[in-house]
Amino acid sequence: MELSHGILILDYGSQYTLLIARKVRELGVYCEVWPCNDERLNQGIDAKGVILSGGPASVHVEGAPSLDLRSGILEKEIPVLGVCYGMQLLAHTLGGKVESARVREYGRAEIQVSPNTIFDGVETTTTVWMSHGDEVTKVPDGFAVVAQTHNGVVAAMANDSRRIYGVQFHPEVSHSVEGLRILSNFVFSAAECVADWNMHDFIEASVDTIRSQVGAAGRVICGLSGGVDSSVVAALLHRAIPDRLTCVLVDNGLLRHQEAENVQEVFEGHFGVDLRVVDAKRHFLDRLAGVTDPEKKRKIIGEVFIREFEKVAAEIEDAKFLAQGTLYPDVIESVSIRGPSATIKSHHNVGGLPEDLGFDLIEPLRELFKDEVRVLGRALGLPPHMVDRHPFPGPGLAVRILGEITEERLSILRQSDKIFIEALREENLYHEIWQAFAVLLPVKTVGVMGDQRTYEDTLVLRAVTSEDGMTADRANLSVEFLGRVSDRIINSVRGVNRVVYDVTSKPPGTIEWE
Ligand SMILES: Nc1ncnc2c1ncn2[C@@H]1O[C@H](COP(=O)(O)OP(=O)(O)OP(=O)(O)O)[C@@H](O)[C@H]1O
Ligand SMILES: O=c1[nH]c(=O)c2[nH+]cn([C@@H]3O[C@H](COP(=O)(O)O)[C@@H](O)[C@H]3O)c2[nH]1
Ligand SMILES: NC(=O)CC[C@H](N)C(=O)O
Ligand SMILES: [Mg+2]
Repeated sequence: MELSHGILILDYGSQYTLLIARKVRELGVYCEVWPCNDERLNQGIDAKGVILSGGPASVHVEGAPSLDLRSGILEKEIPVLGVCYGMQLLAHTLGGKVESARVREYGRAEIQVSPNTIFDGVETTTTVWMSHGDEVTKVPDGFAVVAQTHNGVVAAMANDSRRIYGVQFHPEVSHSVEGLRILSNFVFSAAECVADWNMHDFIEASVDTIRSQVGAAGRVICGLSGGVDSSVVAALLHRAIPDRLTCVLVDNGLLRHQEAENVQEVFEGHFGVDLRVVDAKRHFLDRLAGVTDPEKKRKIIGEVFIREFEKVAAEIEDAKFLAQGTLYPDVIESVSIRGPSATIKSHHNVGGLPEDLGFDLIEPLRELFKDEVRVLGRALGLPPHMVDRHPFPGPGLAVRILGEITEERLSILRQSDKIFIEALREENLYHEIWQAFAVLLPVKTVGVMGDQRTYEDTLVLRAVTSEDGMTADRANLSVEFLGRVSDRIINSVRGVNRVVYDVTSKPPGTIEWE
């Protein structure tokens, strides 16, 4: 599939840029994301439409990224949609005015829209998501204000004859109620794209990329956890280079009950992949002994994983590639990539990688979100039990035991987690929830059991709903259900005498506790 049939997204550093891409793909249209100053812009743009993303800068501050006019973007009459910073940039470049807003707007806002191509089918009043501190105070000549907030801020502008549009809000986030419709109007009505892209195209493109990256003789080590992402990566590699793939499951001692055994059985038994299971329990637990800081734990785990992969690679000629199931949320939370964004936590497979990484990385899912990976997994023919599993992080139980990690605490958490997940399955709740697990706190409380005083640890149950892990909400499990799980855990797991339920959403919390 080529860009000449699709949408080019220029990235000005927004947290949400890849969400725009994801929504365009959801509409069945091919798209690419380029940094806003990509050298390829020199050669002009060959796309059906261009979307300018948001970004943290202010257009009137010196050094703020500008609209790259070498691309001929404005002369070529390509339809353009500017989002937030993108709209401000269009206004600024075309002779309008952008100023610091009197009132900054973050989060939910109601806007009034006027009839226009991009608002086709949208109610006159609609809820959108805002995140800005500047505003367009004068739209350029030839433009009409086509949406406003109740205090008169320009929420959208349009020049229908040139097919140039700007929206101050973020249509790409799911909280903007008609966001997908607005993007769809731009993509199909303004840019005249055809919905002819699907995950099968993604599979073909990835297979080609993998083959050219690996070359004719290279061999690949694939970190396989049995989770959704690495299973999908393994399946893609299996298509691309079936005889030059070795999957490695590292038993880091931080896995759940019987996890390594189950993964081994599924992959060796049913898929016939070359799988090596490495017993690295001691290596991980020794390095983690006495460590309590979450970021330190994550960095240690990231490094030890790589050392284990290196040991396997040393036995295989030409194994200089490491494939991982890294997704976009792992990346955006760990490091600042295209634009300036904050480090929330170092995901072991991105921010936790050691500096002296002796591999070239193969990460075909790096720009995708979890639910897209599930669609991809189904397209690759992976069975539902694999594709619909809850995610389980690489650092495993280490980031769910707050404080020091010991064999004893691992055992307590493993037993408790097993009871919780089994109960969710028994009561048909597992698939209504995006991710569920238990967390062990280093907090002792007083209890009474069989007339005896107890003084033991607290266990947290966490269950969230989410679409892509970027935002999440507590799952509304009934108190009765939670009570049953609590009884079972306290009655059968030695060392826990109190169970609590975490009701924090993300943001402000994160899904994991560390
Ligand atoms: N125990 C492990 N052994 C080998 N590789 C691992 C292990 N745990 C994680 N990885 C690697 O790190 C990557 C990121 O882990 P992550 O948990 O995000 O993905 P996953 O386990 O494949 O899927 P899921 O999100 O469903 O758990 C994996 O895709 C895999 O390549
Ligand atoms: O492979 C991984 N390595 C990591 O270091 C890591 N940290 C968090 N997660 C998973 O990512 C999703 C979002 O988690 P947070 O809200 O806690 O950041 C949730 O699904 C988490 O389980 C990780 N996965
Ligand atoms: N989210 C954005 O794109 C913000 C744009 C600009 N920095 C503002 O605050 O208005
Ligand atoms: Mg995992």
